[in-house]
Amino acid sequence: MTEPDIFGKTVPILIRNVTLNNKPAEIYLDGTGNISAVAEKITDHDAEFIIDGNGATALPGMVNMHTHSPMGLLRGYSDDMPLFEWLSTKIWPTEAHLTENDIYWGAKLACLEMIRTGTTTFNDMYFMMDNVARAVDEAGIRACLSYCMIDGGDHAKFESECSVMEKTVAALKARNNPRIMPGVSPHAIYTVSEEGLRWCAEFSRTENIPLHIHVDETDENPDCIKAHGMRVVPWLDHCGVLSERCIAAHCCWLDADDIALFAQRNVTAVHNPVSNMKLTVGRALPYPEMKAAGVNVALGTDGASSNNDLDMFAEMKTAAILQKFFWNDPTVMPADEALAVASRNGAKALGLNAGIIAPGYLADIILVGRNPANVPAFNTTSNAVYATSGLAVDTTICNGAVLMHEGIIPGAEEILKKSEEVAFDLVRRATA
Ligand SMILES: C[C@H]1O[C@@H](n2cnc3c(N)ncnc32)[C@H](O)[C@@H]1O
Ligand SMILES: [Zn+2]
Repeated sequence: MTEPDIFGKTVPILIRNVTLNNKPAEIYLDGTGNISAVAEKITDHDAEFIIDGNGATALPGMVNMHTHSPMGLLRGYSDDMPLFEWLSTKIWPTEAHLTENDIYWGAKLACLEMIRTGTTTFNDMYFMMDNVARAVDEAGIRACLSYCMIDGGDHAKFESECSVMEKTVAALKARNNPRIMPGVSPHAIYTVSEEGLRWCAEFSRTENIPLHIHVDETDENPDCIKAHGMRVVPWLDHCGVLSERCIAAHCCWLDADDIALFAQRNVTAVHNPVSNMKLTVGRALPYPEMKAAGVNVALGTDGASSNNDLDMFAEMKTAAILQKFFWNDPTVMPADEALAVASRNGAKALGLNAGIIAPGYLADIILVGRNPANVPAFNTTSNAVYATSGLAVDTTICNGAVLMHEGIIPGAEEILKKSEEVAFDLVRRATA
């Protein structure tokens, strides 16, 4: 039985009887939010709670590096369309009706789904982000939150967007919550002007915070060459966007020169295989070439209206099998790389000491209980990547606090009920 007091507190916790990297292990969290010991047996401890894994597999919490958390409200609202038609006829007209309350409940639903499926950190791009921050704060998860700038080449809009961006970053910083990091997000080159891109790049540099942008999801190069005389990646570089703070989602259409520039500037590329296949963007992120060039590649689900879930286990498996299939080579992205792409590579891009279960790392840990899809345990990483659904996660710990145990997340029912009501009401208003 779950002790009700176990939830939400960063206190000393001993995790017993788990398998870590195919070996029996115990893990001690000393109540600071960090992992303080990993050993076969830990006897010297002051644990307030002991979690018996009953043979569960311990994994680092998943790091979802590209999503739009409130978009869960539009899950299943509009499917089976091409990207631009989907955005311009269905998504953007509905988003025009979003209220702060909608954003809050949409983000609550996303946090619930992520905790349920083993994600402990997400990198989010959306609007009215202080409402997302409130949801993140309450849920106990970790996130980098960015306001999405869209100026459409209009100078007056550019100025008002900059002001919203500054206010958002200031509000997120004022929360003083170590789990909440601010970022900046120019949406994409086709929605943000040169002055917008330049301003975001400079703001990200002076604030020293991540810059999160959509890059080459569909082939943006022909239009970019027509408008600016160069491909998308050199254009972004020309605008000052490419740096070690840059987190570029999708990156399906990068060529060898683009990849070399990403490597030189230390940009992180985020693979979004499910969304890319569903929207049929035409090409898979060139992972083999990126790996050879030393580009940091992370993983994301994209929003739950193009995925349609936030399960990073499904995403890991899809990434690994899409990469093999698209590049016609079964040795591409083996299981241990898929797990790194889904956890520590994202953590690294956000400057977090996470994604690895070892002393000194953040206590962001998940447990996958024994279930029919992880027996036999010849290789727990293989089982995690190729056989496990996120719903098989039964314990999620973030910053040393238990957010889910034995599949239980306090308050889950209310979130399901409220977010369902809010979603139907949003669509009713938007289609009235
Ligand atoms: C943050 C902004 O990005 C939009 N958005 C959601 N999914 C995608 C996608 N696959 N490509 C581009 N933009 C997207 C959201 O609908 C919102 O307008
Ligand atoms: Zn996106």
